[in-house]
Amino acid sequence: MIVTVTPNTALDVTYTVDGLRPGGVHRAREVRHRAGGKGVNVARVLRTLGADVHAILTAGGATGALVESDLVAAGIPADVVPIGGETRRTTTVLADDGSVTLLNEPGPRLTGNEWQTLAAAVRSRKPDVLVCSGSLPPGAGGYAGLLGDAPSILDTSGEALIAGLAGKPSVVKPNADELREVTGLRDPVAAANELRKAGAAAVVVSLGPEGLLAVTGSGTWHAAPSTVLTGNTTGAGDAVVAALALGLSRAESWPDILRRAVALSGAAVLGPLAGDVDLAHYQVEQGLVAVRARPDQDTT
Ligand SMILES: O=P(O)(O)OC[C@@]1(O)O[C@H](CO)[C@@H](O)[C@@H]1O
Repeated sequence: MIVTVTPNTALDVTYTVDGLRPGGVHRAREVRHRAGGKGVNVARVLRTLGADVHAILTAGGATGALVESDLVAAGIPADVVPIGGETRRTTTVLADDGSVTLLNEPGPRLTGNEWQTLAAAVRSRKPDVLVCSGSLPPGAGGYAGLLGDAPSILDTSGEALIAGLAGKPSVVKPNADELREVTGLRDPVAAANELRKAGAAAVVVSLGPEGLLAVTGSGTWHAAPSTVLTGNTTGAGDAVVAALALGLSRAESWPDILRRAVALSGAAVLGPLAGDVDLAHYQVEQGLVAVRARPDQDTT
């Protein structure tokens, strides 16, 4: 079973507007609400693909109740850790010029007991692959304490990413900006190798429309999509993580994992909300993704 962990659950609120102007008044044409947070999105994608997945998340207050009922409606099996605080909301604004703007709340403070309950839930599920995703709310313990012996993927940023490397994740998946921020290095291969030296077995970097770069113990690859897509990019990284989790659970080769990941990422851009994937695109694109070994690999 693939288990996803979302310590900082969110109710994702997605607005569609004609245009976005700082300081302006905006009348939304459409507003949609959905259970979110990165691990929840990963679980939703895996569920759509028919994988054996279980989500573990926190939820509190009226917003937490909305998240829980949305998960039930979507048929996503979950352990929900009740918390005293109110689950956060994150806001995505889709504008007609194609821009995607996010406003993410920090999330409610977790108590020590709440964090321990979350950690106990992770242990008792005995995952075949563990996915730890998203920001940590105030008061949370580190991801390193959740990562065990099972293959694992860590998708977070900043301090949470650096501290999580102590748990020796199988894969970390920063985007290019997050990678530069934590290493101070502009070259993504050099930066990825820094994270490998600090504890990650492999690093998969999202390069946006340019695809994915994977720096692993068995080689370095670049995987490029066949075409650049426009749409809702929120959740595209979570679709990549879903593909990585599936690949690890099936012990697939890196080129196969990357083909699936790039195709699923594009399928997520075409989906209306984070966690949605366009399965028709996914199936066709898998055969079109170009995966090339990079000669400048450094597997030390
Ligand atoms: O604040 P975090 O935890 O980094 O990201 C949260 C978030 O923006 O990420 C998902 C998209 O990847 C959304 O569903 C969610 O609300």
